[in-house]
Amino acid sequence: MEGENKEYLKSALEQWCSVIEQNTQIEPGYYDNYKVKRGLRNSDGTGVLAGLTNVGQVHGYIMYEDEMIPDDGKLSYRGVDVTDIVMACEKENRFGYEEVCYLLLFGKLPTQKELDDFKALVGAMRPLPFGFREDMIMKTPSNDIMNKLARSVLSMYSYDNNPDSTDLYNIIRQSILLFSRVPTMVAYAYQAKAHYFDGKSLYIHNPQPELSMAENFLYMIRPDNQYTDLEAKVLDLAMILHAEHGGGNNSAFTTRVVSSTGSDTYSAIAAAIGSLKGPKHGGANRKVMAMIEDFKANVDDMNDRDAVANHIAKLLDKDGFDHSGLIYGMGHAIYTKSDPRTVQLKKKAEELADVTGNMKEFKLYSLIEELTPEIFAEKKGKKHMCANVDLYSGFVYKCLNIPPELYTPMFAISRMAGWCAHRIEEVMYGGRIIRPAYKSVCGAGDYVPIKDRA
Ligand SMILES: CC(=O)SCCNC(=O)CCNC(=O)[C@H](O)C(C)(C)COP(=O)(O)OP(=O)(O)OC[C@H]1O[C@@H](n2cnc3c(N)ncnc32)[C@H](O)[C@@H]1OP(=O)(O)O
Ligand SMILES: O=C([O-])CC(=O)C(=O)O
Repeated sequence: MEGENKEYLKSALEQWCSVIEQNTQIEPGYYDNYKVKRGLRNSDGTGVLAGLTNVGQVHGYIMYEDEMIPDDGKLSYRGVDVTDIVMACEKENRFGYEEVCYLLLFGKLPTQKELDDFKALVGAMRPLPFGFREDMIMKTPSNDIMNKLARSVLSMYSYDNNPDSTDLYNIIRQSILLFSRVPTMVAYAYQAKAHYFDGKSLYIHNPQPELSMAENFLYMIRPDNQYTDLEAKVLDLAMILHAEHGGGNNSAFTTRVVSSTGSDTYSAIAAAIGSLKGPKHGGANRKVMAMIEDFKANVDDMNDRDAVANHIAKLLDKDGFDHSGLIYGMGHAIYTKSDPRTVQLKKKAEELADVTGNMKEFKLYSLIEELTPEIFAEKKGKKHMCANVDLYSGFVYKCLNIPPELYTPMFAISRMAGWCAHRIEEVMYGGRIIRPAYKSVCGAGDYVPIKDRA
């Protein structure tokens, strides 16, 4: 902001902070008194039932006689277990993300012909409309690619001849445009950031229609367009695993909240991108990497159990790193014993660590995964806590030489499929504007004439 370092502005802001703190408090005890379901969570930690979905299923526990029994995590897309999809792609040595997009969007697995036609269509639509790259990305670059992506998605509205219609035909058309063009936008936003903020040379590569999503993305972000088949297959695996996570995760729910008002596709998806950016959601993958650097800087031997345990304890006490008290990459709203995506990514992370000489760092991640639940239980009481998808994803990207500023955007590219499927479902079957209640605790106040105010 112009003049934001001026002393008078700083002191006004500090004063306004204390005015807010004095005048807007909510008594913490009220939450219990009024039985508020904070974070839309029931008292046992399960989520408040807010809707029905056919898109994805996330399983982390069994309810038995009103008790939550921890269970191994399972994730399915339209009823198909994601682990089966991953294993099939691995066995047949092929890419799977486009197949997953088709499954999520249309509700069925494609035949070979349907898949080939879908891939050809998505590939052909990758280039951005004339002038979009220059006007919407290069002229207004951002140091944060999620921010640039949200703005780019909103800008798609101005390039659309029929942006507001919520009929199925129109939303599918817009969804396909998003699948095709969001990776292109992210690649250009990254190149603009690298050039304008980091002083690197500017590389603008045209998207390649015949490549898979994963290959095309690596092609577009690398100066020399080069990538190995292993790199592209690992990226494809990560994209499959990040494609969808039920209706209640914060970004899918955000998509549904905005969609329930009758608003347009670009508004709903830009809002979801803003949600995913947060460090308690998709932004955790980048935070994990920063947290790992903090471990390396403060722990003499990163594979020494006691030293790592001490540092975890310090971070849980809000003593160090970002003082949030969180161990990023750990904990989940549904999973208790395991996150099935982490199981897959961890296997890949170990393989990559071996070939890239990063085994010592991989062991640090494993120690954090193993020790955090015990230390958390000692400090705060027993809680089922496992590593979530964000613990190993950044490490996998690091081994693929993908820079940290692209970790959360990679998540957004992958999750586009889930968000679009949830938007379609909300518009077709949701039926009502999403509008929960807030109990007002502000009490009554008199309007005091300005001359009589203290
Ligand atoms: C793709 C994804 O979004 S996966 C999640 C990525 N996010 C992270 O990795 C950030 C770290 N993890 C977390 O913040 C949480 O575990 C979440 C947001 C993922 C789930 O949150 P919730 O469901 O609210 O947590 P839950 O109810 O299980 O936790 C209750 C308590 O445990 C604490 N807790 C949960 N996870 C952690 C953690 N990783 N580190 C420290 N404390 C934690 C909560 O802060 C809360 O404490 P409080 O009662 O003192 O306020
Ligand atoms: O389900 C959640 O709350 C968060 C999550 O793991 C995801 O969206 O992938």
